Amino acid sequence: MVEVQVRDLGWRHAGRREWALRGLDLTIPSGQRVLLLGASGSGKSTLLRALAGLLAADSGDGEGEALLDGVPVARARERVGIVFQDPQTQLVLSRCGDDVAFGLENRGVPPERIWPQVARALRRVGFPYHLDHSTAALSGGEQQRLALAGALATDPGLLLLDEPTANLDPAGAALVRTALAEAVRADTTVVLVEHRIAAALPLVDRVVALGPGGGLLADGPPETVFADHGPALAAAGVWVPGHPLPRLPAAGPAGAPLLSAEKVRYRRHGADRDALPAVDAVVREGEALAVVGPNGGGKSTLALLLGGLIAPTSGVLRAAEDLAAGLDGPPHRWPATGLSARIGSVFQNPEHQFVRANVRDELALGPRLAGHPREHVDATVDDLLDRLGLAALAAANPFTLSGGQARRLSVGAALAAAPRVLVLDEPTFGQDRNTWIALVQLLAGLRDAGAAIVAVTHDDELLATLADRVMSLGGPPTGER
Ligand SMILES: Nc1ncnc2c1ncn2[C@@H]1O[C@H](COP(=O)(O)OP(=O)(O)OP(=O)(O)O)[C@@H](O)[C@H]1O
Ligand SMILES: Nc1ncnc2c1ncn2[C@@H]1O[C@H](COP(=O)(O)OP(=O)(O)OP(=O)(O)O)[C@@H](O)[C@H]1O
Repeated sequence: MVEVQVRDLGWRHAGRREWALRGLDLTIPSGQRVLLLGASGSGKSTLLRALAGLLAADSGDGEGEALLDGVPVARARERVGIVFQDPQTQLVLSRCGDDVAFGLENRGVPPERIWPQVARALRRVGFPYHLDHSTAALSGGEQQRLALAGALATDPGLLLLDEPTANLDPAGAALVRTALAEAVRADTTVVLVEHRIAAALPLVDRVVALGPGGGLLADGPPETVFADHGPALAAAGVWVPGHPLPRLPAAGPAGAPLLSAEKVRYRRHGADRDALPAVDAVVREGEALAVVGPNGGGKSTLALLLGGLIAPTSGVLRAAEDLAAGLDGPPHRWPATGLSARIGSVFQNPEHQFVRANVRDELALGPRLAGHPREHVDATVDDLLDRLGLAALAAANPFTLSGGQARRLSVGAALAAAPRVLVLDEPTFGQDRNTWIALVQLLAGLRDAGAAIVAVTHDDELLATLADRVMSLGGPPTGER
């Protein structure tokens, strides 16, 4: 039971000229379920952090107030459960069970009630491992399930979910929806951020959309908000139901193989099972290959192998002679500059690959290292800033970007050096409709110019729009608990 009151709320992150939120007024009655929409960078995550009392005074300028049942949020934090857009940032303890128990211990729940509640929360999200399993040994989707279990376990009065299904396989996404529909108490107030709204709409009573400038663009029941504000929402980048995506021209026939994996298998040192069981894969010129499958199935591991970033435990990965062009051995033996000029990689977690202090330098790094002339580097970077909607953020620190902005930067940085192979782990994560279209058109253009694209994805629209071939990896381990 929590009523949320937001009064004239404003927030400007330190180092930014623009306000992420400004003049926001919003009352959410106790038990209401709100779907929070808005373009990438419109302030959705900032608002969730404000409601969780997590915007520290020294990290920006604030205006107005946010109250939970009349109490300033900073004094009501124990009533809030939050799942961040990047769940890795909220897993704090080394064992999965302890991590879920942490919030209960903080709230003074008696020990005899803690472990049954932990076990129930883990079951609700379909978590496949034992309580002792290491939090450092989880795939992205497994991390997301664990973070959600941590939030559900405390039975919060206000539940804040930032794209909780974006990294989940369809079974995991369905479990989350069931948890919202059935397992969360009827009087729990919920604010849910999702870009893909079709599956979320039946779960919510109200839709609130943030607009440019940090205020409200639309607010109302799901049945009327799209009818009343459809064109304005679509123009702002919201995925409005029934607005078809532009069709891409059909791809030409695939060309010669650039990478061939034969029975590549990967097992971490000391692990008792393979992260990737032996698989064959061929990556061809002018073709977009999508890699799909359940959480923990080995997709990110395959991406790291194809990207030459780890060596297979057994099996071989061969590069075509003209791709290797003067470099010896398999890709994981190539020097870093030679590798990134030939095979560009985007990790599941974009922060893991940022190495420069601002967005412009991050985009310029690859083409500079590849020895491209300065004018060419500048022109490439300007074009990417523009196409990826990052021009206004050219001087920003990559680590301060919103989830969707960071994802676009990581894709831009990987393709700036014009590699012939691009291996992308969840390239469309966190994108609004407009930025999604820009990103997919950019990738399709590269594919049509002869590049090979490998995309690990849970995004059905990406499969339907870009994939020329689909590779499905098997299931994660089950039955450990
Ligand atoms: N720590 C930070 N420091 C500086 N600026 C920030 C910080 N966090 C977010 N911003 C900026 O504030 C704005 C709003 O970001 P926020 O993460 O709230 O957007 P969002 O709507 O959740 O976006 P997305 O859909 O891409 O995740 C963006 O322009 C972002 O770059
Ligand atoms: N750092 C790690 N240490 C140990 N095991 C790991 C690590 N990262 C992943 N794993 C395990 O390796 C297996 C494959 O993980 P991977 O990340 O490749 O799966 P995925 O198909 O990409 O999953 P998701 O869809 O959830 O991102 C999983 O069982 C996972 O738990």
